[in-house]
Amino acid sequence: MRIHLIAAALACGISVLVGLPRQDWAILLLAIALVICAEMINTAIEQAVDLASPDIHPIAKTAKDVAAGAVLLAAIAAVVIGLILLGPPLWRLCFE
Ligand SMILES: Nc1ncnc2c1ncn2[C@@H]1O[C@H](COP(=O)(O)OP(=O)(O)OP(=O)(O)O)[C@@H](O)[C@H]1O
Repeated sequence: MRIHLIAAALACGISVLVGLPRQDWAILLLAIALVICAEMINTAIEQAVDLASPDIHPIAKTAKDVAAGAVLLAAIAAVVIGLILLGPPLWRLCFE
């Protein structure tokens, strides 16, 4: 969660720097919210699984792995969205 928040703060800082348009801000904030929501749901599932099944169990493993996979998918999507929105203006700012 700490890493996600640092990445989100970095993306917001760059967005301010490059003067990101309003619609792009909305997409960026949705992507950030998606990752944070996925991380919160993952934590909730981990805690619930540990409470319900403290011992090793294949179903507990599946539940935790699927929840962690959801976070990974959301994080990859957020990185791609960040690159699409911030890549070109950042490139112009640095090299043109
Ligand atoms: N009760 C269990 N039974 C079987 N496998 C488990 C169980 N608990 C955890 N595991 C396996 O061990 C891995 C690590 O479990 P852990 O609870 O540390 O989750 P994590 O994804 O590393 O959590 P965190 O987000 O805190 O880093 C899980 O992804 C799962 O594959």
